[in-house]
Amino acid sequence: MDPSDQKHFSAVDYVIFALLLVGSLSIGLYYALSGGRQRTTQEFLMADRSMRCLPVSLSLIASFQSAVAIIGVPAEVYVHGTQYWFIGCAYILGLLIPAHVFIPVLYRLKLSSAYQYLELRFSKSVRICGTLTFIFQTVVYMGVCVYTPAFALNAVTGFKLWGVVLATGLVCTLYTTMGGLKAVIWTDVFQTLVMFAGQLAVIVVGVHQAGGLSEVWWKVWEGNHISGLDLNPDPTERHTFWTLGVGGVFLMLSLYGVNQAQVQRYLSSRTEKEAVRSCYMVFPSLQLALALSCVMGLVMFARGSYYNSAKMVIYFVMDMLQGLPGLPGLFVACLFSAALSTISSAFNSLATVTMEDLIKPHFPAMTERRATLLSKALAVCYGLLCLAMAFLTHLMGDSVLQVALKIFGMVGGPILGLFCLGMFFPWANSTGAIAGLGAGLTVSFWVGIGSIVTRTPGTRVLLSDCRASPMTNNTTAIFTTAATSVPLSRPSGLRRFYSLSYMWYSAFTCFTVILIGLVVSFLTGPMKEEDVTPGTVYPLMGKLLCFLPDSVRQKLCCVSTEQRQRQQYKESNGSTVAELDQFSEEEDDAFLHENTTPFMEHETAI
Ligand SMILES: CC(C)(CO)[C@@H](O)C(=O)NCCC(=O)O
Ligand code: NA
Repeated sequence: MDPSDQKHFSAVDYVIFALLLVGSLSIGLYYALSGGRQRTTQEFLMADRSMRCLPVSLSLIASFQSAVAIIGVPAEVYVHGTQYWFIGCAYILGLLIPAHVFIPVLYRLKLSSAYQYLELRFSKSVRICGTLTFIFQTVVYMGVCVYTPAFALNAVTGFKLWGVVLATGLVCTLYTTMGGLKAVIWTDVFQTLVMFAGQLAVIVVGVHQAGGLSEVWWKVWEGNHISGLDLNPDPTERHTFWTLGVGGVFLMLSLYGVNQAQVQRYLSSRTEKEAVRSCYMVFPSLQLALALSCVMGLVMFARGSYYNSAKMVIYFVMDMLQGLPGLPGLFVACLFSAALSTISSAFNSLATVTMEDLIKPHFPAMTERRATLLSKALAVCYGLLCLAMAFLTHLMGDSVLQVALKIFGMVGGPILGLFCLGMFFPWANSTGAIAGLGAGLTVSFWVGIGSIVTRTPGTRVLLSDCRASPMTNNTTAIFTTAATSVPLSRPSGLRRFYSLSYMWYSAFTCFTVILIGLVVSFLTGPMKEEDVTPGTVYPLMGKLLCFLPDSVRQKLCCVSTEQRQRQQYKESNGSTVAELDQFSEEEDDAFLHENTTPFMEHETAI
């Protein structure tokens, strides 16, 4: 065993870490042996559509809160101050819009995959393009998620890097394959609680060692680490209120509105109301997660201002927790909880879309038994693929938080654009959708790759500087590149385009898809209202322009879909059409009035 292992890890620590793995595996085993024993895809991929809002909401947070956030956000705050915290403002609209726009449309269509929507609204080929884009996004993101905790631990404790990567991948594949979505959701609950506990423990010990809360506050204030509201409108400024608070809304929409991992959880809820409620419940917990990560960065700054920025989060934590048996183990468990919960969501959602979108349509006669077996095999294959992706991440040298958020923006943004095009613009046709998606992906890779290629020389200086010091070389590269990518002089032309803040990627690519999608649709003959599948369009314009008189709205071609659906509902008493009457104002109002429990009133107030 590596001597540095022993320095940081006592027997208690190993026990705590083992408990996390055993706990997760037991939950997987429990759902493999109880209920329907995972013999149908309905159970394996959709949790029998029987989930309640509390586990779903904790699982929703876990999906995109990985070790990247646990390590990357404190590192960001330690280096740059609290500006990143303003992303919390984006959570308001970033969760209200999914709850009241995306969930109603997607839930009522009784989908099993989010991308099935694209076929209902456009065509089979749009669905396949959407699915492939999602698979690409998730596989790349998964690599970062597996790699980050393994890398960080290896840098400080001497845990073997590839051993950790393998262990994470194996445990995760095992419980995901055994227990299906139910196991994924309930392990998420358990792991989210461990994650909060670990972060809280580090903060409490850190504050204590730094000499108390007032001391921490004083040091942080003196060190100029509390950032004010930065209202600089420059879109190339990395983090400002606009990039985080407005650009962040689009990032949140791409994650909480249309990402399969989340949509699958909404769809697994027993009722639509439970799904909406779980989305509301994400708000306080996500704020808590953000606050814990930011405060941890501040505590690091207050307690360890003698650290240079290279000896980052893990080193700080391990150093601080030395001599407190159990706590290093709890923190490592916290890191792995964050990672496992994200990777398991990725496995399960990947298995779902591959099955539902790519395989099932071609083999309609496949038996349920076969399909479930195949879904499990898919989960295993993606597990192996994720190990390969971890190796790719190993070759990239960027701040992990930045890498993750860039992937969300570059690939998630165009997918968001595709759904918005379909939901809000009844004229958009299938050709427009494909052209729009292509254009969106093109500009996103153009700006994304451009930003890497034209990185300012300052970055390289720092990287080569730290290579000189053996202890810190890679750690600096991976956690603090962001610090130096601020150019010395204002770039011009294409360079200025390349330096667009990555927080704008989602919004920028989403609007590109919509714009090109609409232009191409009008050129190739816009979709006729009566050809659009009922229930796939949300009358956004009609609702936004509700202050205008009805006649004007009708002229602007905004309310006709809504009215037609209402009319259809009145003409027919059949339940299928009743389900499609999802846009009537009366029902929305009824929905609000029905929820008069104290809890919902409180939640609605946010
Ligand atoms: C997705 C957000 C922005 C939501 O707050 C946050 O969880 C985050 O910064 N995540 C980073 C990516 C990750 O943790 O894998
Ligand atoms: Na997670």
